[in-house]
Amino acid sequence: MTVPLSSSLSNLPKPLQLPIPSDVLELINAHLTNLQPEEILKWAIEYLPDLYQTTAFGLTGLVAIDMISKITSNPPPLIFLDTLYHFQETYKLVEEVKERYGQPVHVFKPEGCETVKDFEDKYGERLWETDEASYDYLVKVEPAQRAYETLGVKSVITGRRASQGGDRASLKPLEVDSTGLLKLNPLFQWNFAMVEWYISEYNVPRNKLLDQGYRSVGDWHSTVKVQEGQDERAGRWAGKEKSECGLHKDYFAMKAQAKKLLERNQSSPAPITSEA
Ligand SMILES: Nc1ncnc2c1ncn2[C@@H]1O[C@H](COP(=O)(O)OS(=O)(=O)O)[C@@H](OP(=O)(O)O)[C@H]1O
Repeated sequence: MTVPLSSSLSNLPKPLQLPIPSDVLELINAHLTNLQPEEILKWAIEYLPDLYQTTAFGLTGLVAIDMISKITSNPPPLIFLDTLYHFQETYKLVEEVKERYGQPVHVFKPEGCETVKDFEDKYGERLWETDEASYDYLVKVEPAQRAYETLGVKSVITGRRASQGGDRASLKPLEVDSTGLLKLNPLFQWNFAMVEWYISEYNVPRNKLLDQGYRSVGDWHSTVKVQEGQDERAGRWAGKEKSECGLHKDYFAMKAQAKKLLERNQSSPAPITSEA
């Protein structure tokens, strides 16, 4: 792109051309930081090329879906990575959202697997315990990359917030990941209470598990309820160092980490039950 730093943002091409030079990205982020989420979303719909929303139908993503429905009648399609290990309540919520908002939901599962049995025949049972990094790669990282390549995605809206802490503490509104994908985080400045308020104020569909003490919901095997006063993400991988599923980490590093398992699996189709 040939836009010099001194140009006003209104001179940027629509859609933006990739790659975005780092000084222009900085300028965009300085601009977006002063906007409300609805305004960030409006800007994104105007400027971001081949825009989709990737969502696990967490509260933040649901807020974005609802806000977008009030901005445009042509919302970015949704991408849902079906790990095969979501709670039934999550699968029900996907159907509810489809019915209420109507945009297409592109579902991507682990490669070559339609069911848990398919996955466990290939990789063994409880892979998340025996080889966590490969599990993350197989159920989230690889399917996401496949989704982006298959659909021609260049930009995605995510439901991450800085108040979720960990790697997200210094989250910016717009990021470029290791593959060049643009990631927009429209609610990066909101906290859990604000998101909860929006969901109840506008009667947005939500995961029924939230009524049972869950706050952040991932796979059933790595999600537990949280106690009053505990951090919103305390129920994800409880008792472990881990705080991310790998989806927002460096794609190439995640792939390299999973390589050993993938190679071993290709040379021997027998189920893997423990990490050598
Ligand atoms: N399964 C799946 N499919 C599609 N997109 C997904 C998935 N898991 C995570 N995400 C994206 O990451 C956002 C944050 O999710 P989480 O806080 O649950 O954390 S984590 O990514 O699982 O570590 C999440 O925000 P929400 O839209 O609020 O769910 C999504 O943008």
